[in-house]
Amino acid sequence: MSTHNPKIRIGRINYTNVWPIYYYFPELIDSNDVEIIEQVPSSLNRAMAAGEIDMGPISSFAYGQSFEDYVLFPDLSVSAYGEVNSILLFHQKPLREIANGRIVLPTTSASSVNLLKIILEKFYHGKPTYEFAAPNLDAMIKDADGALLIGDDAIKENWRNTKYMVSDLGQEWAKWTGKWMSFAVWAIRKETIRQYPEQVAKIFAAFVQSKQQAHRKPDDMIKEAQVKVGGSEAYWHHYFNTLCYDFGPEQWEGLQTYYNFCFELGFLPKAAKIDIWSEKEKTRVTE
Ligand SMILES: C=C(O[C@@H]1C=C(C(=O)O)C=C[C@H]1O)C(=O)O
Repeated sequence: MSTHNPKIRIGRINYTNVWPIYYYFPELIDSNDVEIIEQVPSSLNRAMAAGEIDMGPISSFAYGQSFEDYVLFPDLSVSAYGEVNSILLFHQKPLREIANGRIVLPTTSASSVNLLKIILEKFYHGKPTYEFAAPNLDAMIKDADGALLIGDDAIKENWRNTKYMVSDLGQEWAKWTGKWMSFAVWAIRKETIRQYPEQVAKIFAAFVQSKQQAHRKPDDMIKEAQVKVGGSEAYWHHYFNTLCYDFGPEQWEGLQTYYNFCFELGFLPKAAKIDIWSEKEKTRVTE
């Protein structure tokens, strides 16, 4: 690599859901080339929009808000067809009975917040009131009908929960649409592709390789998840195998449906277009 290039600033979601994509990444890339910035999704969304990071996972909703400035890596996402296990609405009564109720949303999320709005407003024909709060279930649900949690917050509360009904938003989405849902996508600022096309290609290759290696050799990663978060070996096997880290035509179709609903319901000013990076496109963007 050229020593004149600055480090590419790469985001990392601070939830276990992204581990397969990062677990072997440090072994596959020169640490002088990259800097990893770990935050909750909503903070990464903001940092990407402000140009404080160059690439990395963001909420798919945040891509919808700034799609003209970003391109998405293929083959990398946090997606699910049905069950997710970490995007959970905890509620006091069945969904159809709370569709006009009071819902508390986590400040950490963007994709799931709008997914829940689609589910309650479009599919259950409700019009709830929404409030935002830090991700703490007891405090959130105290005076509300439902509270949404994502990532490790959702996983841990689900383990403890004995009181509330739980709906997995991935399952709800698949039930009503029959489609995939992508919660996080790997965005690159167009400016970064223009300035550092070679490094971008190298980073992409390392992420894809890390993902493949984690799929083949998940045991160390799973042991680490047990130590850091808790849970059994079987839980994490199931969790990582249920999530899908690919991003191809089936996931694009599901995500486009989500963007179309977001536009229709007024959550996005435009229905975002999914623009996929490729080695060839490098020329187009660099022109
Ligand atoms: C699958 C998940 O998806 C996450 C949900 C996000 C959102 O709602 O904005 C953003 C990034 C994803 O990592 C999860 O939280 O576990």
